[in-house]
Amino acid sequence: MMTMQNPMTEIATSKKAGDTLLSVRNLKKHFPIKDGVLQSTVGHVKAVDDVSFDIRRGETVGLVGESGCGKTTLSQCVAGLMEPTSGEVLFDTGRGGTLGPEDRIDRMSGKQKAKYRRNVQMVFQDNFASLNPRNLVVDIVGRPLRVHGEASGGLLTERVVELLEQVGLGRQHLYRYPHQFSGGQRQRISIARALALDPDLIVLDEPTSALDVSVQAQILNLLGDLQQQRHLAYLFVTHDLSVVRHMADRTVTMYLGRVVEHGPTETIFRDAQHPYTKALLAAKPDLDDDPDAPIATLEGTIPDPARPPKACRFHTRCPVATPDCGWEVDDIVRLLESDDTLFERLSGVSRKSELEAELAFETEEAACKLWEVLRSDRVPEAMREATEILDVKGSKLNVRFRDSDEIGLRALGSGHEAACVHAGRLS
Ligand SMILES: Nc1ncnc2c1ncn2[C@@H]1O[C@H](COP(=O)(O)OP(=O)(O)OP(=O)(O)O)[C@@H](O)[C@H]1O
Repeated sequence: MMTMQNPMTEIATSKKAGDTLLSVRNLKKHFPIKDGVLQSTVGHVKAVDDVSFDIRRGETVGLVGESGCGKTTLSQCVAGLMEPTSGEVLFDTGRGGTLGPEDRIDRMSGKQKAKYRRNVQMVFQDNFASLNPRNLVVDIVGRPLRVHGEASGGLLTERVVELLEQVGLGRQHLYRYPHQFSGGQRQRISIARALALDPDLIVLDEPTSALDVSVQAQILNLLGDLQQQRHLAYLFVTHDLSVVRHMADRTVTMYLGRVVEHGPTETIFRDAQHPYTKALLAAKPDLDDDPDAPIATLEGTIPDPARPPKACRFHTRCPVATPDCGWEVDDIVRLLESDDTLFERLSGVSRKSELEAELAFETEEAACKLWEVLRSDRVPEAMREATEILDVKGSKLNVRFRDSDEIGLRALGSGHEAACVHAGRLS
């Protein structure tokens, strides 16, 4: 006998807490670099480069990393504000079942796409830029309701009042302009607008970074309360680890366009396995469980995302790098770029591959000088060990590095993964 399923039960069962709401798979966003009169493409900034992670219903995922690591680009791709270069963003619009190709946001039917747009909202750090200064609060918060034909006239005003009350504001604020509010109040207005269509996911891009500490705490508490009441999921983008620890169920660490570690927030804070995550935590020693833990220092600046380092992208700054972490010709070029005298005398680099090259200098002396530098403690020991052949012929120096494999995320149990040769061995 055929059993009929109640469509409401079907929707309810397709929206269980903990179910995957959004899935990012192998996402890349590369921005072309244009040059010359003809503005031809001379390279690409690899802002997001093969990133995968999930967000479950009702949970907060914290996305952390230094400025420029790709957090904003990734969150804009998730929110549908930017087209990825490749890869997939899947979103559960209540179709039922596990996420599949039909749930790709770039392949959704018109109706499904409209549901996705309603269900994913964004709150930005700069609320001055995101709130139209010429609009009254009633228009700003009511706009999504009007655009989606949800309410008009007196009903719309009452819905806006309800939303304002949910974020700690009220009817008295309806007919004021954004500049008449403090930064914290403006963020409450942005949150009320994001709530208007009753979304499942809000992408919060540094929502408290511009606020005073006491106001930050109020906004974080508000976001926590709203999450409980409405069963919201958050993608919380921030460079502030104390915020992540307070808010996130799971934490994703990004470095130069890649995820280097992710896992339950408590595990990440207690037992980070990637040296980059450890360095970020050490930069905030007050957050570390063990106040006596050594503070890792990071050398150098973030490399150019247009030519990220090979294998582990962090190897050029890593305090525990090994010869197998991806040393290559570009590491010598970076070294030369940081030494004016040597760099001035470099006349050319002919590469046989990313691992082998001949460096030509103007003088034999300059070639010998580089040879000495490469043998000295001015380069990391791991890089010295990774150099297989090194000879000087006149003003030319030949180098070759040992090859190393791509270092992907390694499973460490209980949803914890880290992309490091030491993962599972670092304490
Ligand atoms: N439209 C664009 N065109 C070219 N490059 C871009 C563009 N947007 C971002 N980038 C570059 O992509 C990289 C990642 O930028 P993104 O803003 O995503 O990083 P972020 O981690 O959010 O940093 P921040 O916290 O400073 O915003 C940076 O090198 C940035 O310069």
